[in-house]
Amino acid sequence: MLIYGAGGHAKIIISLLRDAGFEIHAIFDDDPVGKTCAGFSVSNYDPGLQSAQPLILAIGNNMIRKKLAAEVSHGFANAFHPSSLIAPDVQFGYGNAVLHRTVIQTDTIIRNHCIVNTGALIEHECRISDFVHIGPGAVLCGNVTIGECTSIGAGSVVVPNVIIGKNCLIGAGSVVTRNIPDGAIARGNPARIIKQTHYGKENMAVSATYGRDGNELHSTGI
Ligand SMILES: CC(=O)SCCNC(=O)CCNC(=O)[C@H](O)C(C)(C)COP(=O)(O)OP(=O)(O)OC[C@H]1O[C@@H](n2cnc3c(N)ncnc32)[C@H](O)[C@@H]1OP(=O)(O)O
Repeated sequence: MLIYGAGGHAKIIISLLRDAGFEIHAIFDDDPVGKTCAGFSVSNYDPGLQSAQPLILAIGNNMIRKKLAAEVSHGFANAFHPSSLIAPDVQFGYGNAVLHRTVIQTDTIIRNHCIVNTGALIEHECRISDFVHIGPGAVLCGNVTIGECTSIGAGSVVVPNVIIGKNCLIGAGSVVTRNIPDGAIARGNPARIIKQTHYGKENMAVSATYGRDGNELHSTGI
């Protein structure tokens, strides 16, 4: 298995892969000089290196995962921690990381390059689009839909049947009781929209803010 990213989230992915019995062949980063990650040396991405090995984007920032997914030529793998409990009919795309002690219930669909972070609970019939991050300990109740590149903050609860749009950021500890439109930043109990963003540059800034406040999970220099 190959890893792209050498920050805090990459350390968690390495722990997951070791627990799941995978061998780690290389760790890539856009700024590798002098870096090590969990005891491994870090190098620039090399499309020709171990080209048959699958790669996982170990970067917490959704926008950066999306950008890199379009650039990387290796195939992508899903990574599941052995302690995760996943109903047999849950459908996954590729490039997803399902971390320690997560629960994903029946008839849920998780598309590509999502992170289901430590201890998150995704209930029945949820629909999770590409590049989503479900934060540590977050709870999605039944039949919740999450749009592309949205982040659900740590410990948040989304009540049943709610639809959260694309490129949204839900603050840590929020309770989302109503649908949230694309590009909104919402927080609190009940969650209220505190900022409505547009796509593009502004949303990249929001994404960077999220990284700063939550956890600096990437180190790709963007
Ligand atoms: C492994 C991992 O760590 S994964 C990382 C997961 N990351 C997260 O869950 C973090 C999600 N991000 C947040 O919750 C952020 O705090 C945000 C996006 C909601 C707000 O960010 P900012 O706009 O930068 O807020 P800022 O820090 O300037 O605080 C502004 C005010 O909002 C309050 N506030 C910030 N976050 C929250 C929150 N989640 N819920 C309620 N109030 C909040 C602050 O206390 C502050 O209040 P004050 O003006 O009365 O002092």
